[in-house]
Amino acid sequence: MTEAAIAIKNLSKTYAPVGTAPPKRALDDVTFDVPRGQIFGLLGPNGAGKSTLINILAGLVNKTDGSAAIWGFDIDEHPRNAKASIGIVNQEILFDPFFSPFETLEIQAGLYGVPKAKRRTMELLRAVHLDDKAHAYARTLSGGMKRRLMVAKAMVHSPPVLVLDEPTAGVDIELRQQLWTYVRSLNQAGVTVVLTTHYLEEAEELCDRIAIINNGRLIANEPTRELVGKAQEKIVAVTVDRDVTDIPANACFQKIALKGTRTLEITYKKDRVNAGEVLAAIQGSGFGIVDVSTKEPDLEDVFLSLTRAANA
Ligand SMILES: Nc1ncnc2c1ncn2[C@@H]1O[C@H](COP(=O)(O)OP(=O)(O)OP(=O)(O)O)[C@@H](O)[C@H]1O
Repeated sequence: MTEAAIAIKNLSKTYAPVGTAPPKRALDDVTFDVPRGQIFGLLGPNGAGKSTLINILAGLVNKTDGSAAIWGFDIDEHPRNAKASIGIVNQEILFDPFFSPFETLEIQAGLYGVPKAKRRTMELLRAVHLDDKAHAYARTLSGGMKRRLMVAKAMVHSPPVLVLDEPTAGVDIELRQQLWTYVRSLNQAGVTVVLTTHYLEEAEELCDRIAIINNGRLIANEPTRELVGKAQEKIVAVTVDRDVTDIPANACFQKIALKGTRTLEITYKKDRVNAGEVLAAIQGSGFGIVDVSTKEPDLEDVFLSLTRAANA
């Protein structure tokens, strides 16, 4: 079996009490693997523990319990090799505003001990569309440019694993697309990518596999398609041939709501009934059907139902 890109086992973190606040169990016995070669989504509501997990991998936060290995290197036993195997783009934008993007990458390469002959500074700047800004002060870059510079900075030592913590927060749609195109090309070139994002649509589109953390606990870890396939509720919107004064009821409807005067929005459980039965029930109530549209469940539906169930 190929070794995982990242192997996390029984990982826990309890933050010490701050002032009068009690200790915080930010990660609670989390175990999962990130397979090599994948784009892996680490999702969860605010405060779920994603950044804590990433910061443990980065060596910025000390775990309380459990173990983590990056590219086969345990972070305690082989911290240098583990660190050399991962590039991390944090939520905060961190670099010296007086250095140019070119200098920023050169300094970072120096920190990682990348010999001059092996540096890829201009290649990286071209990849993130910053080659024309190579010698401008970093402080003159726009927010989106700074974020792309952070990605290039994380890649100077050519790590096999790249972790992106909310890389597109506050980045406009076009730049987001450019960033994802670059991330995809890195992945195609063999880099394993782990990303956290609040844009579930992007996660659904990009990620091969998704893990969901809620309140420090792992509540899902599956291939994206299987996870989305778990959504049991479907919605069908039916426009009928006259104004609805009495909303029809039927055992096969999970929920029914009137939108406007003639459109009924029916939620049903796809494992119990099918759309044909729902439509027959509407016709059975004496309505003619003028138009029908259905909405496929997406990652957002699954995410909400899983996190709600975990919180219940
Ligand atoms: N240094 C710290 N001391 C005490 N508690 C902390 C510390 N850092 C984080 N926490 C708490 O640990 C929990 C997990 O935080 P974390 O930042 O890992 O969540 P997150 O999933 O990354 O959230 P977000 O999506 O908002 O970035 C939160 O309740 C947070 O308040």
